Amino acid sequence: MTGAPLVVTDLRVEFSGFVAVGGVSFDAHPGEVRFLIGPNGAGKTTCIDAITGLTRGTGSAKLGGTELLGKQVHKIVRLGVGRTFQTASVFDELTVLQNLDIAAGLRRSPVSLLRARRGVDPSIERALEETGLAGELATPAGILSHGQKQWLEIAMLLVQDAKVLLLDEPVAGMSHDERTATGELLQRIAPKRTVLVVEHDMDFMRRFATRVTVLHQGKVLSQGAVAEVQADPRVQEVYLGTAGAATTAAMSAVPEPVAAMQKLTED
Ligand SMILES: Nc1ncnc2c1ncn2[C@@H]1O[C@H](COP(=O)(O)OP(=O)(O)OP(=O)(O)O)[C@@H](O)[C@H]1O
Repeated sequence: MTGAPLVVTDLRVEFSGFVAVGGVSFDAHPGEVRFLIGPNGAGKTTCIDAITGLTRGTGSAKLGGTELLGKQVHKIVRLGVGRTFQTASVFDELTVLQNLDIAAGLRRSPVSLLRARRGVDPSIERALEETGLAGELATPAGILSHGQKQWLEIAMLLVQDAKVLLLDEPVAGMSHDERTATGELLQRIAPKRTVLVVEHDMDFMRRFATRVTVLHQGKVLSQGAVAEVQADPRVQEVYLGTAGAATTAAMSAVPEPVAAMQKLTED
C-alpha cells in the first residue's frame, strides 16, 4: 500500500448561520473503499467541498501531515486530492484521449491523435486499462454510455495521479451491470489510493464498502464496518423516517462482499 491517510477532524461548515456540517470526524486510508452515506441534505457533498477547497470549512482535514483546509483548490489538487461531481464534467465534443490529455496537461495537437497507440502517454495508457476504456480512445466522450462517462472522470483523476479520490454519487443513474463494473473498478484502484465514495445506493454500499460513515443533519450518526453500521438502531431509525421501507430493507440485508472486503483490508 502507498499514500497517506485522509484524516478529517471536527469539520464544520456554515452557510449564513446555517450549520450544514457540524463537527464531523472520520478518516480514510489507502486500500479502502470508504463510504459516506446519509439522507438528502445530511452534509455529505459539503464535506467533500470543504476538503477540496470549494467551500470554506473549519476544523481540520489532513492528508498525511498536510492541512488541506484553507488551501486554494489548485494547491489541493496538486497535493493529490481529486474529486468527481454528481454530474459528469467531461468535454463531450472531445475524444476520450483528448479528455485524458487535458487532465494530464499534455495538450496534444489533433495530428498527434492519429499516432499509433505507442504514442499514448504511459499514465494515460494505464488509466485506460484500469477503467476499461482502452477500446474507446477515439470515441467522443459525448457518445459514451453514462457509466463510461463516470469511468472517464475517474480515469482523468488517475492520470493526474490523485492519491485521494473523492467520488460524489458515482453510480447514480447507472444500470446494475454498470454499478457492478464501477464497484470492481473502485476495488481495483483502491489498493494504491484512498477512495471515498458519497452514495445513496445502499445495495452498492453494502457490496463494495470497507468502512462506512453515516451522516445525519451535519453530524456523524454512526461509523464502522458495514455490518456494524447497518445493525445500529440509530441508523435504522433515520432510514425508516426519511428514506422509506425499501432503504431499510437494503440496509438490513446481509452484506455480500465480506470476502472482498477482507481481501482488500488484507492487501
Ligand atoms: N452553498 C450553499 N448555501 C446554503 N446552503 C447550502 C449550500 N450548499 C449546501 N447547503 C445546504 O447544506 C445542507 C447539506 O447539503 P449537502 O449537499 O452537503 O447534503 P448531501 O448530504 O450531499 O445531500 P444530497 O444527498 O441531497 O446531495 C443542505 O441543507 C443544503 O441545502
